[in-house]
Amino acid sequence: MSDSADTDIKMVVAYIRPDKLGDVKQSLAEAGAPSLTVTNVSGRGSQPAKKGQWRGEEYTVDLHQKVKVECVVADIPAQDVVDAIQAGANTGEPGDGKIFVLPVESAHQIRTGTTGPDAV
Ligand SMILES: Nc1ncnc2c1ncn2[C@@H]1O[C@H](COP(=O)(O)OP(=O)(O)OP(=O)(O)O)[C@@H](O)[C@H]1O
Repeated sequence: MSDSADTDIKMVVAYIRPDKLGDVKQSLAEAGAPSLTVTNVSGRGSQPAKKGQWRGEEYTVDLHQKVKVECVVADIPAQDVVDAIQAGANTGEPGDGKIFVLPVESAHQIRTGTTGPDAV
């Protein structure tokens, strides 16, 4: 597989609200990118910290519960994946999250030994 073909593989990583995961999965499937990995994470962006009180003591929660969605694509444009995640995850409120697009150097299917875009 040539290097130029391999550079067409992209990973789209998104940090989204946990309660938007269902919508994001559905819009990704409709965009033709149903394969994904999901991880529960905590993180911080520009979403403000939350203040709480416990036994009279005030505390600050500056890490928010988010879901990380990873989607590697070769046969559909990464921008389509970005658009699908944005459509599924957007509420318009602070804390909706972020999407990043990364180049993927190579891909390998463990069962068959296939490499390159066909392995995605
Ligand atoms: N630069 C970054 N690097 C790594 N993770 C980030 C980054 N920015 C945001 N995140 C992740 O995305 C989550 C959601 O970010 P958040 O929505 O607060 O960002 P924002 O888009 O700056 O805020 P807002 O939606 O209020 O404009 C964070 O909790 C964090 O997990």
